[in-house]
Amino acid sequence: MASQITFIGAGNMARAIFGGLIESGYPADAITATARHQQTLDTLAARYGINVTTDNAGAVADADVVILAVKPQLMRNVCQSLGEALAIGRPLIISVAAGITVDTLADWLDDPTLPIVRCMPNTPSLVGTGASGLFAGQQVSAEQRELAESLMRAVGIVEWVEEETLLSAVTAIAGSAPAYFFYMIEALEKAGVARGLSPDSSRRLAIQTALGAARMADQSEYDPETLKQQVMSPKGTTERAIHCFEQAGLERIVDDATRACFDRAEELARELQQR
Ligand SMILES: NC(=O)C1=CN([C@@H]2O[C@H](COP(=O)(O)OP(=O)(O)OC[C@H]3O[C@@H](n4cnc5c(N)ncnc54)[C@H](O)[C@@H]3O)[C@@H](O)[C@H]2O)C=CC1
Ligand SMILES: O=C(O)[C@@H]1CCC=N1
Repeated sequence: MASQITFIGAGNMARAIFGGLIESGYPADAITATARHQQTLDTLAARYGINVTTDNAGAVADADVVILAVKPQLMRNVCQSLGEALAIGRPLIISVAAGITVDTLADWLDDPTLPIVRCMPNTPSLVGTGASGLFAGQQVSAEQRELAESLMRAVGIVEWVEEETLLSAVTAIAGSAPAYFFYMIEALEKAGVARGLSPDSSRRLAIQTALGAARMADQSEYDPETLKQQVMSPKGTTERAIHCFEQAGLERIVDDATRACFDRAEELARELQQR
């Protein structure tokens, strides 16, 4: 029988995970989601066929897995209101919040013995191509590790990290990174329009090219650098474009942006712990 999963918070990330799970064949009636507003929940129940409630404590009572998916700034209050209910069923707790450490979560839940996995997922989980980092707290059993992994593997690839701070690195190159690629698609679309294409046509070409490049990088026997070289004819058009990116310092920009993302994840942890 499928594990009963409760999502506390039914926003962008929770929807991407339960939407992806349902798409992969996970039974919708084994999934419960909570939110503050009944109207949001009614829409989700109609669309996905999941169970919904505004009662967080009630929703975790019979759960095998509880996925904490509220904003980091709201997590302390949510944890403090769930502590007692979690102590009864002792489900596996998976937090997807950026930054907040296992120790901080255990502190807020007021129980150092609860099994907590931290997960840094990303929104392409919705279409089965997510990329998640997982870190297991000390109370997590081997079966619970497998359970967390199998849930996230149903919506994409999974990488375990053995040092918790590496989840901030996962945030920088996967959790936040779909936005970087959307940004690139946005920029390509605008550039296509500037070169005379219609907005629709430019968007279709940019999206399909991103999809094609990602699929090739995934499936090809060659590494990304070789695939790049295969597009770059000597003295041809691509060489000029890549030269332009290099002159503008694209690699340094990517390094700076991912460092800023990493630092923010670490900063969030400190900020929220101190409050
Ligand atoms: N959006 C993303 O791409 C990613 C988000 N995350 C993490 O996921 C978490 C959620 O982020 P998003 O889904 O983007 O935010 P969101 O704002 O879209 O969703 C949060 C949901 O929590 C609900 N909520 C707030 N207080 C609540 C309460 N007391 N009880 C029940 N529900 C409550 C809100 O109504 C909202 O629907 C964050 O901690 C974030 O760090 C992690 C990886 C990627
Ligand atoms: O921007 C954020 O804080 C969240 C965490 C990773 C992606 N979105």
